[in-house]
Amino acid sequence: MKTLAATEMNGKELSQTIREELKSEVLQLKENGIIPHLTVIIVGDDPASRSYVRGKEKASKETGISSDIIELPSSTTEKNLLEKIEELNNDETVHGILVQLPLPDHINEQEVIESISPTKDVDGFHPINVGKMMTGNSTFLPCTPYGILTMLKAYDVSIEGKHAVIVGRSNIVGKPVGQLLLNENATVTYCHSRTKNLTDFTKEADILILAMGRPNSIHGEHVKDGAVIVDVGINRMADGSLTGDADFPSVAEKASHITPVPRGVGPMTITMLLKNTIMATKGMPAVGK
Ligand SMILES: Nc1nc(=O)c2c([nH]1)NC[C@@H]1CN(c3ccc(C(=O)N[C@@H](CCC(=O)O)C(=O)O)cc3)C=[N+]21
Repeated sequence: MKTLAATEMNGKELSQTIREELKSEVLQLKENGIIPHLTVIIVGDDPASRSYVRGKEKASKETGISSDIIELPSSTTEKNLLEKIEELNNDETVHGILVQLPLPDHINEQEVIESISPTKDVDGFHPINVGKMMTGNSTFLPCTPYGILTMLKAYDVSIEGKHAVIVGRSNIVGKPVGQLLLNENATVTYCHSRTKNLTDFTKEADILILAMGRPNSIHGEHVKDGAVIVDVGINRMADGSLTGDADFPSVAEKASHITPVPRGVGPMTITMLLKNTIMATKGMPAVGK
């Protein structure tokens, strides 16, 4: 039997360690009479979205963060949603606001993101916070990219000078994770659905970030020996199981490090949301500074 060459980067375990630290930060805040509070808004009844939102609520509770979920019907108008957000922006007891994406087609997602106060934008999606991230200034970092960076650092993966190849260019994962790796002095290549000869690029990656949402599509023969593989794909299969964008067994034989799905990037995303919520409670970062 072949042994697994790669170190598995276990986001679930690492999350437990970080969440213990966050718990004590929350306790300190509570000793000073401050209760961190996250409000999550979900529009419509997509089962996957509902399940993610429940995960966020459970994790908040376990960390001592108070949270509530505002459930709006899919028929909610954009105006209605914007009014709700305005209320939360003005509510001093609410420190973090997260609007679960995707939103129904009749609602302009960008308008909604821009209506959230940048000081409560724990997703890090507001253009002010995106801009600060781009210029390398301190801000709320988007949770999935921040989780990936935290995981790489925890497992002592060196980033400086490495060739990071990102497959997928969404605003919430691909683009920002490339930017964060660039900020850490990686050389970054973005690939996407129009990239020609994709595997010519994946084979060159020292750090390969898979965020295209195509189950088991990258195989061992498509990656370099010793590469670090971060699998952001969360693909629900017909039998109900979750699988990543990498064909785990064949990729793990060549990689030096790899994240599993589930228990890899997913739990880290939630952990960073908790961290951002605590940061929002502490009143950092100052906007415009
Ligand atoms: N405004 C907004 N912010 C988000 O951060 C956001 C969003 N919208 N929309 C949807 C995506 C998806 N997402 C996940 C978070 C955790 C897991 C996670 O914990 N997954 C577990 C498995 C969970 C299961 O079994 O279903 C794991 O990978 O081990 C997955 C997916 C956050 N998102």
